[in-house]
This record gives sequence, C-alpha cells and structure tokens, in this order.
Amino acid sequence: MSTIAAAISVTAAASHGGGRRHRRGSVSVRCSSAADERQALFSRIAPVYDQLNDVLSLGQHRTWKRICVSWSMAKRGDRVLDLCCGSGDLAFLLSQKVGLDGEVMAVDFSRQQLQTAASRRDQRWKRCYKNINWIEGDALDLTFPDRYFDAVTVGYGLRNVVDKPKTMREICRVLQPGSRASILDFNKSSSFFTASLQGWAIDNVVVPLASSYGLKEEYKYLKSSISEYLTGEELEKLAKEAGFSSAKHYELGGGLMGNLVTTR
Ligand SMILES: C/C(=C\Cc1cc(O)c2ccccc2c1O)CCC[C@H](C)CCC[C@H](C)CCCC(C)C
Ligand SMILES: C[S@@+](CC[C@H](N)C(=O)[O-])C[C@H]1O[C@@H](n2cnc3c(N)ncnc32)[C@H](O)[C@@H]1O
Repeated sequence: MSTIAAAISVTAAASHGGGRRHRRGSVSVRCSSAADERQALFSRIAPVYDQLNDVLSLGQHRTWKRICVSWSMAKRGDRVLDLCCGSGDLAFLLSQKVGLDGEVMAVDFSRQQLQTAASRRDQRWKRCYKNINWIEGDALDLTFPDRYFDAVTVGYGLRNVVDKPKTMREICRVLQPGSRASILDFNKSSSFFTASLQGWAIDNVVVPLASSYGLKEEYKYLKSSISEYLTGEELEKLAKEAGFSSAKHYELGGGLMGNLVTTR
C-alpha cells in the first residue's frame, strides 16, 4: 500500500463509494445518490482544487480560513476535528494551533481529496503535522464518541452535505460542552448588490476559468448550492435547533463569505 494510502484510515462510516447504506430486512439500500454525486464531484476537482481557489479568490480564501480557525478557539494540546477537510487547508492550520501535544482528526468522504491532503503534507512537512489523522468518513455519521473534541472547524463543507440538520447535530454531539464549532462558507447574502456581485463573479470569472480545466459543471454547482444554502440568520437558528447554546454568523469578504461561530 502506498505511503499516502497508508496515511488514510477508513472509518466505519466509510465513503460513498459503497454509498451510505441502511439495512431494511436483508437488503441494504443506498440512501443518497445526491451524496454520491457530491463525493464524485469533489473527487474530480481534487487535482486542481487548491490552485483554482488561490487564483479565483486572489489568495483571499487563506485569510478567511485563518479567521475560521482562530474563531474556533483551538489551542495548544487540544483534540480538534476538521470536518469536510478536503485538501487539508484548515487541518494544517489547526495542526499548528494545537501542536504536538494536540491531535487533529481531518475527516472527508472523498478519498481523492484526502490523498491530495496527505501528499501536500509530505511536500511541505512541518513537525507538528505528525498530529494530523486523515480519515475517510461521513459527516452525517461520525464515528467519534460524544464530547470528544475541544473544537470543530468546517471550511466550505456544511453547504455541501446533503443533510445539514443531521450534520449540525453530529458536530454538537462530538463537542465538549462550552467548546466551539467554527463554520466558514459562502454567504447567502440578503443584500441584492452583494448577491448580484457574487453571482456575476461565479458566472463570469469562476465558471469560465473552471471550464478551461474541463470542470464547467462542477463549478456551476457553486451558484446553485449557494442559492440553496441558508442565510446567516437561518444558520444561527439551525445551530440552536441542533443543540448549541449560542450561535453568531459573521460576514467576511465584504459579505461574499460568512463564518458561523457556535458554542455547545
Ligand atoms: C475556498 C473557496 C471555495 C471552496 C469551494 C467550495 C465549494 O463548495 C465548491 C464547489 C464546487 C467547486 C468548487 C468549490 C470550491 O472551490 C472560496 C474561494 C474560491 C472560489 C471558487 C472563488 C469565489 C470567488 C468569489 C465569488 C469572489 C472573490 C472575490 C475576491 C475577494 C477576489
Ligand atoms: C469545498 S470542499 C472544502 C474543503 C476544505 N475544508 C477547504 O476549506 O478547502 C468540501 C469538502 O466537503 C466534503 N464533503 C461533502 N459532503 C461530505 C460528507 N457528507 N462527509 C464528509 N465529507 C463531505 C467533500 O468531499 C469536499 O472535500
């Protein structure tokens, strides 16, 4: 097994390659083709994902991710979860926050994204990165015990899961009481101007550039996923309904992005 493959462990709630299955009698039923499609989408874009994020946001996404990790209040020695970790940007930031006394569980259901993350770690090694565990698993069915983590981050993941309330309940379940989840994503803005600017940028910059990589449909998904997402106010309500004691949504990047900070 390659070192990268060996670096990725598969949890009981493994990827959508086999699909999430529920037993009904003796027949297992694939319960979410939408999740399979999302998993396939992110596996297809994995080879160019980081590069396009840097180019398309002029590197700004790294600032937004640093803010997300900072607002998680992760500190030295903590055990933390980066959910929907993708190519690992937030996991690498968390690794430096918690240090060698801490532990980072980086979970994603796309093996290709995890392979990119493991490869990036090898290419730009820092000692603290030994504390990162790349785990192939499903955000809807985390295999960690209750109250296991001191902080959770989700970077551009909540908008992409097929069951947002269930994911929020899982995040709440695995967090220590009084600990935080910090959830970064696009902002579904109530400002006509901001929403129009966001839509224009995706239609006229993001998708045309992605098309040159043969990924037009994958990046067109961005706009529809944002239109189907929740506003900041709705995200705060979702968090409270999932069991969090407090929730506050902050706009970033002039309202193009947003970060939900919730406390268990
Ligand atoms: C890191 C960013 C997006 C990650 C991301 C999330 C998704 O759900 C995707 C779904 C399908 C394909 C790709 C993604 C994906 O990359 C945010 C920055 C990267 C964006 C692709 C670029 C967004 C451009 C903004 C609308 C305008 C930026 C203005 C800027 C300040 C120059
Ligand atoms: C846009 S990427 C974000 C990656 C990274 N967090 C970042 O900030 O760049 C979204 C990630 O969520 C993952 N994802 C979507 N639904 C998931 C689920 N149910 N369980 C685990 N990962 C999921 C995708 O595979 C993808 O890697």
